[in-house]
Amino acid sequence: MKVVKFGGSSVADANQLRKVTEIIKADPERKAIVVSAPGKRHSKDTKTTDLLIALGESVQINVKNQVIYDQVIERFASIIRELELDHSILSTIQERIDAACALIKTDLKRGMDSLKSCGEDGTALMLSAYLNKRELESSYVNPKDAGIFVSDQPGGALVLDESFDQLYKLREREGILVIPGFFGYTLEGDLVTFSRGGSDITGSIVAAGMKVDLYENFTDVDSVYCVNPMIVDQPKELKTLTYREMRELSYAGFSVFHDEALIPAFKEKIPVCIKNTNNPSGDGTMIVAELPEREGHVAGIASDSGFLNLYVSKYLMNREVGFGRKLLQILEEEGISFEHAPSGIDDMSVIIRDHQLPQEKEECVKERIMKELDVDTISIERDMGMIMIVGEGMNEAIGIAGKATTAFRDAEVNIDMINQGSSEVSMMFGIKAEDLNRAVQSLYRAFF
Ligand SMILES: Nc1ncnc2c1ncn2[C@@H]1O[C@H](COP(=O)(O)OP(=O)(O)O)[C@@H](O)[C@H]1O
Ligand SMILES: N[C@@H](CC(=O)OP(=O)(O)O)C(=O)O
Repeated sequence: MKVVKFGGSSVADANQLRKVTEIIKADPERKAIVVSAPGKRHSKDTKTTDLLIALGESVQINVKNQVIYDQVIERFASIIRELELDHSILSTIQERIDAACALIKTDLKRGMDSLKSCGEDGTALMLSAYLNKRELESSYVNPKDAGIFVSDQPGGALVLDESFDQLYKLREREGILVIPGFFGYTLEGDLVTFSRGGSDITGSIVAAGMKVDLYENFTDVDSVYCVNPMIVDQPKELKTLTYREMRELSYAGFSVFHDEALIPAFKEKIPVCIKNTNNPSGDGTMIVAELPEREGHVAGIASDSGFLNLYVSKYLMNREVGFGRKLLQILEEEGISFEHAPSGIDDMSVIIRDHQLPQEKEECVKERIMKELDVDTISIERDMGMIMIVGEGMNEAIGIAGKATTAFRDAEVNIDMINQGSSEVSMMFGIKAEDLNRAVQSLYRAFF
C-alpha cells in the first residue's frame, strides 16, 4: 500500500490533473492521495496559496480585493470547466472561501488559516470527482474525518500523537482516498495549517499513520539533485539519500521537500520516493534509513539567504558562567528563535533568520544585551547567507573542510563563519548573501 502526495506544480491545471489520474490508475497500491493547492503553471504565475494569502490580507484591512478574489475562483473554475466536472463543486469551494473571509473579520488567525486551506481543499474535491468520473472509485476525506489532529499553532501546526491510530483505520476504507494536504484540526475542532509547503508533512503523517510500504512524493523535477538546479545547470541526480541527510538539506534550502516531513516517515521507517509527475517512469530519489554506497562523502550542498549575525564580544566571556544562557534567554523573552550559536573565547555569534528580528526591534534587543550582559561590543550584520555541505560519510573523511575553503577561495568569497554541526553530518558556512550562487557553483565543481 502507498501514500502519494502531489505538489502544487502537479495539480496546477486540468492537464496536470489528467497526468495525476494516469499515475494513480497505473498502480492499484496507490491508496491515499494527498494534494496541494494549484501551484504555478509557468514561472511568472502565482500559486493559489499566495493568492489566498493576498486576498486574506486585503480582507483584514476591510478592502477585499475583488481582482484577486476573481483570480482565485477562476483557478478552480477553469479546471472544473476543462475536466467537465459538476458545477456544484465550484459553489462548494466558493462558499468555503466566503466563509473564511467572513471569519477573518472576527478571528484573524483562524480565518487566515481557513482561507489558506481552501486551495488544497478545492483540489481534493476536484480530483476525487474526476477520479470517479474516470471510473476510479474514490472519496474526498477531510483531515478531521481522517484523524489529522494538530497543535494550536496557526500557520505552524505540529501533529499530535493521537492522529496515528486514527489514520491507521483509513486502511479499511473502500476505494481511493483523496485528502487535502497542508492542514489539520485541533482536538477542539479548529482548523490550523502547517507551515508553508506543509502538504509534504500531511503526506508523511498519513503514510506513517497508515503504515504503508512507500510514501511517493510527486513534484516537477526528476529527482533531488545534489545542488539546487536553479543555481547549477543540470546538476548530478541523487539516487538515494538518508532521512538525516535529506532533513539537513531541506532545512538548509532544498525546497523540494519540507524538512519537517521527514520525521513521521522516519519514525515508521517508511521509505520516501521523490518523483516527477511529468516523467513518472523515471526512478526518482529514494530517501531511506541506511547510508547507500556512493562515490565521495558529500551528498549535497544546500544554500539559503535571509539570515543575520548578532555578534557580541566581552573580555573574559569564557570565565562568566551562564553568559550564553543569558544571551539566548533575552532572545527567548523577545520571541526570537535562533539557528546557530558558534562561540569563541571572548565572543559569540548568534545566527538568526532575518524575519525573526525585524529592524524595528533591533535597537531594543541590542540595548537589553548591552545593559543586562554588559558586553564590550555588539553588532548586527544582515544580508547573510548560509551554505550547508551535507553527507553521512563526512564524519570519517579527511580534508572536506580544506576542499571547501579552497572552493570558496577560488570563487573569491570571504567566509564569515564556519560551524561544523555536532552531528558531523553537516558543515555550515556563513557568507554574504550576494555571494551564495558563486560559492555554490564553485563548491559543486570541487565536490562533484
Ligand atoms: N536540490 C534540489 N533538487 C531538486 N529540486 C530542488 C532542489 N532545490 C530546490 N529545488 C526546487 O524545488 C522545486 C520543487 O519543489 P516545489 O516547488 O515545492 O514543488 P511542488 O509544486 O511539487 O510542491 C523544483 O522545481 C526545484 O526548483
Ligand atoms: N499550498 C501550500 C502547501 C504546499 O505544500 O504547497 P506546495 O506543494 O506547492 O509546495 C503552500 O504553498 O505553502
